[in-house]
Amino acid sequence: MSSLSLQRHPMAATTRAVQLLSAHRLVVKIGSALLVDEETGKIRSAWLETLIADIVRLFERGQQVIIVTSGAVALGSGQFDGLGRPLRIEEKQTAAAIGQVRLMLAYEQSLKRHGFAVGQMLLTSEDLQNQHRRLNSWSTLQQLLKIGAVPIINENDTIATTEICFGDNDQLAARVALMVNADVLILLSNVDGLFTEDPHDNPLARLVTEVRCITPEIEAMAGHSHARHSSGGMVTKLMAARIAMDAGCGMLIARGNEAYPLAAIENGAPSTSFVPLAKDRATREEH
Ligand SMILES: Nc1ncnc2c1ncn2[C@@H]1O[C@H](COP(=O)(O)OP(=O)(O)O)[C@@H](O)[C@H]1O
Ligand SMILES: N[C@@H](CCC(=O)OP(=O)(O)O)C(=O)O
Repeated sequence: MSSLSLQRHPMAATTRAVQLLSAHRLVVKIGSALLVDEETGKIRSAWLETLIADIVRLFERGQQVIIVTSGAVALGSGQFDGLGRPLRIEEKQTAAAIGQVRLMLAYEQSLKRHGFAVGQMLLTSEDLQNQHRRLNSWSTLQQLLKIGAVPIINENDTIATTEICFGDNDQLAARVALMVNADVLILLSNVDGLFTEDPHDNPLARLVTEVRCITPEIEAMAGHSHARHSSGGMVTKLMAARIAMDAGCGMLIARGNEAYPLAAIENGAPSTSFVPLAKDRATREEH
């Protein structure tokens, strides 16, 4: 059987809808480009309201959603306007320190309107690879879910460095999905999914609807990001997919720009599905 599928057929969309509807625990990662208007550097609050409405709907039907969000650097980088060059790492970290406050305020205000509290967790990939720190994080996260608060995770940008993958919330989200034993990881981005080439470079590129194995052919499709404040492009999304698939967790990449992005998936919007290696959930790491 081929490791990838390029055809679009109604069954694929139905399978994704079922995957989302039947998941008990979901990790949803939101990229900077969705949250922050590149022109103004401000939160896209009208869009955020629709995402939160989607998430609240999932909680109300008994599902658990853990949010992994980017956007801190984009929201804080206005402090460095006028430099005329890309920000250095310590400037990005400073921007993140300022932007993280704005980011959480926006989530808090929106979720509060629906009666939900928010719990902020700032983590690094390194934290999640260390058993002791991972167990502490998992314990906090479980408590948040238990009391009905929505866990919102971002990378701890002010302490992360290039060596520990500064600016890679895709892989962080995959490690969070493992930690919480998620049924599905959804990466909401500004494209429908993985294309045969970057669709911004080649409008004729075709959407890959399903990936069963990350082969060199698949890896060769993935390019970097063009967006000002996004970081990894498809390269880090494939790294995340590898982590998730190996652990038996399904992953979707879908477009999130439009209103109600999770409802769109349920209604059959296009996406790329990364099929996990068949693994009994019981064999996945239990905490
Ligand atoms: N093969 C590909 N298929 C789809 N997008 C690609 C591909 N290669 C590179 N990209 C780029 O990856 C971008 C999405 O990644 P990124 O900008 O990091 O978003 P996010 O902020 O959601 O993490 C797309 O906008 C696109 O320009
Ligand atoms: N932690 C950073 C985001 C890094 C990142 O992975 O960005 P993105 O490629 O937009 O998901 C921030 O909050 O700005």
